[in-house]
Amino acid sequence: MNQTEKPLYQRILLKLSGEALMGREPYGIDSHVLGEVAEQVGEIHELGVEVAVVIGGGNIFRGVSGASRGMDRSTADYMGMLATVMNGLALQQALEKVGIATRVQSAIDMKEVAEPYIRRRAIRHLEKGRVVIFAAGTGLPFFTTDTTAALRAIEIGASVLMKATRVDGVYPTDPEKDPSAVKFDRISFSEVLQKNLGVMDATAISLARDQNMRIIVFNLLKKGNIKRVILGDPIGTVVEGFDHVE
Ligand SMILES: Nc1ncnc2c1ncn2[C@@H]1O[C@H](COP(=O)(O)OP(=O)(O)OP(=O)(O)O)[C@@H](O)[C@H]1O
Ligand SMILES: O=c1ccn([C@@H]2O[C@H](COP(=O)(O)O)[C@@H](O)[C@H]2O)c(=O)[nH]1
Repeated sequence: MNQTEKPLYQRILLKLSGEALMGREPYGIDSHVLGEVAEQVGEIHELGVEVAVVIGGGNIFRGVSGASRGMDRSTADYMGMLATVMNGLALQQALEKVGIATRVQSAIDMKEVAEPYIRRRAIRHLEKGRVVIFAAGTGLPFFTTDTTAALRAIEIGASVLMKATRVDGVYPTDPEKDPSAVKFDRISFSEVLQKNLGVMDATAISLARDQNMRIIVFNLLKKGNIKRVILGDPIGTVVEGFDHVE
């Protein structure tokens, strides 16, 4: 480890967008992107950062789209949660290929493929230097993996929730639809809620606000970005509770 590289955060919850893992593929996982993500995680693991990951499922299945095609919403959501397990297992393989010890913990019991989610056990794995991948979301329909990420970050006592996605941060409008939108460097939880910004769902933001869990939204697809956030480079958008401070 380079002695001058001092991580700003000791334990983090990294939310990986399922959609970002598609890379140039129309669906599923681009193995090249997955390999690069594993390398990025390796870079911060080397700095001694304890890393827990929540992975989305949007590259495979989302409950709302199933429901819009006439499926029962709860069933569709369970399918979405199972999609996150597939992504979790793929990420586990990619991390182990670069020599990182991992454990997958699932919020839905499936003991043949993953440990059950047990908070204290997850913390113990982190202390031992294993990357813990939380799969199957909260285990409950009508939620998202962003909400799972906020919840798990709080439960394990992470110092920050790092939302790694396909865009550079939080914008006044969706930058994928409005390329002229200018990114916020910093924004409060309340403003994200008031302006109804679509980068994360309101449940996730409210939970983070209630527990004062700082969120950093940044682009996963730019090499080295995870490490840059850890070292305190001012990239992305910081979402935090400064409403009453300024
Ligand atoms: N105001 C906004 N600022 C930034 N991004 C926004 C905004 N509104 C909508 N978005 C969209 O939100 C997306 C970020 O969410 P992301 O892809 O990580 O979603 P997710 O639902 O968590 O993903 P997945 O389900 O694939 O894990 C971006 O791709 C962006 O297009
Ligand atoms: O707690 C949860 C988490 C997720 N789901 C379902 O899974 C899909 C995929 O998750 P994303 O956050 O969209 O990546 C989601 O659309 C839900 O259908 C869930 O029900 N509960």
